[in-house]
Amino acid sequence: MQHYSLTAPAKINLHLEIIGDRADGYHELVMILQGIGLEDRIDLYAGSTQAIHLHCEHPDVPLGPDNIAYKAAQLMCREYSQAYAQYGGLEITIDKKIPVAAGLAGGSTDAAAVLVGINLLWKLGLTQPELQTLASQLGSDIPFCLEGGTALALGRGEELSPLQGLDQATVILAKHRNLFVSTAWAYQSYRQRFGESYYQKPETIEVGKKQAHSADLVSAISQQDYLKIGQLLYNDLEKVVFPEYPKVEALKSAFQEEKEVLGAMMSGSGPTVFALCSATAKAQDIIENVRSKINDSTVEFWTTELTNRGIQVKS
Ligand SMILES: C[C@](O)(CO)[C@H](O)COP(=O)(O)OP(=O)(O)OC[C@H]1O[C@@H](n2ccc(N)nc2=O)[C@H](O)[C@@H]1O
Ligand SMILES: Nc1ncnc2c1ncn2[C@@H]1O[C@H](COP(=O)(O)OP(=O)(O)OP(=O)(O)O)[C@@H](O)[C@H]1O
Repeated sequence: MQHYSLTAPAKINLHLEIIGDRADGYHELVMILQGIGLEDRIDLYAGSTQAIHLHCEHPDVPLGPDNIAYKAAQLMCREYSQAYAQYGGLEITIDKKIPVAAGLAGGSTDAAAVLVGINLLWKLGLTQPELQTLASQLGSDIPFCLEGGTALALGRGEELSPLQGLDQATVILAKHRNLFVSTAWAYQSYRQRFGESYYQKPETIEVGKKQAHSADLVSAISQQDYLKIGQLLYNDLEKVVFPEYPKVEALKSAFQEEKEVLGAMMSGSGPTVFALCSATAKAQDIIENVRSKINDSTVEFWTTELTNRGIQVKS
């Protein structure tokens, strides 16, 4: 049976700024997205039946059409129905290592890997821009997940400009085990509370075609100045998630007190908090200090690194 095995990295948001609402109900964003070393593994087989089957042992991951990776496979079957008929159905296995509903684009990166894998499995020869068009129909984070690395993302998050890659830093992730934040809720709450100030933000500097104050961070990235990058981390969604979930803010503060932490921030719509540290930092010591300060046994930690790797085909 034809088979491809791929790895799919998670992302963090070094910058997430909401600059307006859009006619399609989404929000106009200026983001800087960054791939990290924590990865899911996706196995894809051309099956013998005319159906899509998805397997995953993680209890919080849906196995049917609610799974975004399943939706990616459905889209490919619709768009390339001849190849689908020729190669038969699809067996998809997800080995889930990325925390679920955590603001780390876990589902989005699985979906990106499925697009890449089916392109190979069915020998479609789709180019990266063609895959990008499919990805942006499925979700706002999926185009970035297809590319990986470091990128400025505008529009809904799908208008990407690559930035100089960052791979010389350790990242510690921390998340309360039973805490999940809905992305739709976070954006909706932001609109209700801050919508009127969208176009009145101070310190605006031109970035590409849009106005935003991420320019200093873009320049720190081009200079590979990790100290400055740590100081310039920014996320508008903290303004709605922190008041609702104060323990997420407490986690961020605990990291910020650590001498070896360059900066700490909530990723995406949360609730994961990440701490950026130098590549030589003693991550385990930082984790132990934070663990004892917050004294909450439901907090889980992961240590990883910034990476330029996107979706990779392993076999
Ligand atoms: C929070 C982030 O992860 C940061 O990278 C993304 O902005 C969200 O990316 P995503 O989960 O791929 O988002 P989608 O699946 O496209 O949308 C989920 C929900 O988030 C809201 N949403 C998302 C992106 C955007 N630019 N504006 C929005 O308002 C919408 O309510 C949408 O219903
Ligand atoms: N392949 C998948 N992996 C994980 N969750 C999935 C997947 N497909 C669908 N889901 C569902 O989507 C919800 C969001 O999960 P996901 O891990 O993608 O969130 P996220 O990391 O916050 O996403 P983002 O950062 O893109 O907003 C979960 O509650 C889960 O039930």
